[in-house]
Amino acid sequence: MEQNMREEIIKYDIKVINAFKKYGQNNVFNGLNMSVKSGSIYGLLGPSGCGKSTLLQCILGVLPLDSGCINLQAKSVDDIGYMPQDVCLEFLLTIKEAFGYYGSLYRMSKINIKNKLNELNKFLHLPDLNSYISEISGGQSRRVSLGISLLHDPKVMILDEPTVGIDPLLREGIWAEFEKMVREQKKTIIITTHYIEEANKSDCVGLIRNGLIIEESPPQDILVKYGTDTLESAFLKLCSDQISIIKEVDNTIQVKEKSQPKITMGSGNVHFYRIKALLKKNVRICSRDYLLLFTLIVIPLMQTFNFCLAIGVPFKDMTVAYKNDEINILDCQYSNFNGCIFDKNSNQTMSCIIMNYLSSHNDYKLVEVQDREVAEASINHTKYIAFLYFPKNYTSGLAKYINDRKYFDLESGIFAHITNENILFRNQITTDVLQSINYLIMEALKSCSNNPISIGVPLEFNNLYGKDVKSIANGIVSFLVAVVAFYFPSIFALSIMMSEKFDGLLSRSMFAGVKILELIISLLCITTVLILIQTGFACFISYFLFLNPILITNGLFVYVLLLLLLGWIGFFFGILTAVTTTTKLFGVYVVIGTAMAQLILSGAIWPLEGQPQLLRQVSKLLPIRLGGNIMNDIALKGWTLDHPSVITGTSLAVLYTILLILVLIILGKIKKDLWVILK
Ligand SMILES: Nc1ncnc2c1ncn2[C@@H]1O[C@H](COP(=O)(O)OP(=O)(O)OP(=O)(O)O)[C@@H](O)[C@H]1O
Repeated sequence: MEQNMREEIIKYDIKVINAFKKYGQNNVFNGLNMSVKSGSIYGLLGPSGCGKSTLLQCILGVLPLDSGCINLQAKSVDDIGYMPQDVCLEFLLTIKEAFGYYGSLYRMSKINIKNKLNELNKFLHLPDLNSYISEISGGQSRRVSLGISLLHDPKVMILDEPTVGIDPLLREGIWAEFEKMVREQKKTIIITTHYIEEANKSDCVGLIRNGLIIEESPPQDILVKYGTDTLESAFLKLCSDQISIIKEVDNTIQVKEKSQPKITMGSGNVHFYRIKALLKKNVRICSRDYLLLFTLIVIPLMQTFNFCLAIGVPFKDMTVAYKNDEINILDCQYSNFNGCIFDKNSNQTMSCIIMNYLSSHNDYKLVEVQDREVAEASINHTKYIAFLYFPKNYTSGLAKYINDRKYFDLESGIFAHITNENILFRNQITTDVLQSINYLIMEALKSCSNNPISIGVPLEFNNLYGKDVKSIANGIVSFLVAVVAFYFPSIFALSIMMSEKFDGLLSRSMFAGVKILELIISLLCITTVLILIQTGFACFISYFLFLNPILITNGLFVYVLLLLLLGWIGFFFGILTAVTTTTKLFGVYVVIGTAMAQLILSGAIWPLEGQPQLLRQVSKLLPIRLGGNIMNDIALKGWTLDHPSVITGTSLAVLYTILLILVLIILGKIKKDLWVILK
């Protein structure tokens, strides 16, 4: 009765009742009870791994209990200041900027942040406020971390080992400040610590062992109760009574009832001021991460230049061996090409025309060889891409071929041995030799006043569309732009989200009220600007510097829309990869592998028409293929949004974006540790 009355008078800011929690088979709490009085310092002690951090996170509502109740007297995140065990701060911010960021999350004015920072600095002795967090020591970063937890003047402070790595003198000062806050401002503080002498200064000490708080009293009471001079010897005595404690544990009945605070990391409204703070922070971080900037800006630029300089450009300096028994090539310049080759007295050497054609049109390096067999054999050693042999009677043979084919002897024609190592080399030399012969026959017929058309094929080729397409590159450059649009945003999202998750940045921001959606919106804004910059450069280089053909129609609006959609698909894919993979490296492998597979299957390297039916159907639906193909049609065929294929493709791209968002939402509901590491 008396006990109950006392309970009613004393106010508790935190009460944990019959808490059970396990990780797999590892029981961390076995019916743990804990009471933290308002306006007091509670020192939570216990051996490493006994569950101190787990308890704090259960109190904050981050980790779910298996059963039990936790009551935390706080109306909003503003009432709580949490300092995690790890530093969890953005290394690329200065101390001042980090305080500014968290201050703006708590809606503090600039002047308020400045004043509070000065106040905290007096007892935390922070280093130069303009130093980057990456440049300060471990102990200094912990003091910054502590300062950030106290910045918004919270009512309840939950501090996980705030004084680790801090020198004894500073520790004294920090504890004095804690005591002052409790006495003068009626704050409530829970501190976990390994330093038992520190716990002496608490109003109440709780000792965790075997999943229970085995002692919870003011330090003086503990000393009296166990008849010792120090807390350390009291605890040693307590621990020697472990067997009875374990018996107690075994007898504890687990109640299935469960209730926990929901104010931190919970759902809530999206606020613009937090998006603005996140935007400012992330822009700062990105602009200082030179490696990321290099990857996001310079690499796409370089790759576009590389593509334009290296793909689809006619081959140069290919070495072609020849043996000309008709004429010494040096004498070609003195050759007479006047008159008709059908004249019996004609002394023309038409092989010169082919040789001149090849050397002048395509930068072939013509190398004369003395021995036909040696030249033919050397093709196998990739020394020459082709060997051309002109027999002694080439011109007279040609005259017979044109005039009366039944007298033509195959032995008097050109012998061409062409490498098969690269089909493109083979096609180019074959086309060039055929064109040179065609040219030669036309010239020969003209010189004999015959109608050149008489020997031509009755066929006329015309362009259906894309009359400006002159090379392979012209027809696939949109795929390159599509790759840039998809790949780099996914790398960006992956790298930022991985840091947010694995470095504990997001969870720390969430303790200050940030919602996942707010972070995603802020990152999406930065990504959109990045997509426009990256693809803007890629388009400028491809279409304006290297003059790949593009039709100026109102379809270009859809082209830009598709670039944005591809970038957003890449962005959400990067986010999904970041939250579902366990290491940055693995995430990078997934993103690179996916982009590479899409590029291979996109039809840019080899048309989809060559793929097996089933694979082709899959390839058609891959984002890079889908976007790149429509962008190609817009650029070369002038298609606009009223074309059914453009409507279907664009709708599919919108659908992919929505699908990825849905997958993230569903996964977030199923997997509790999708966005933050729960530990
Ligand atoms: N995410 C997790 N998955 C599985 N086991 C975990 C996880 N996090 C913690 N544990 C285990 O739970 C127990 C309690 O861990 P916790 O970090 O709460 O201990 P602690 O008392 O804070 O330790 P320390 O003083 O060393 O920080 C440990 O045995 C730990 O191995």
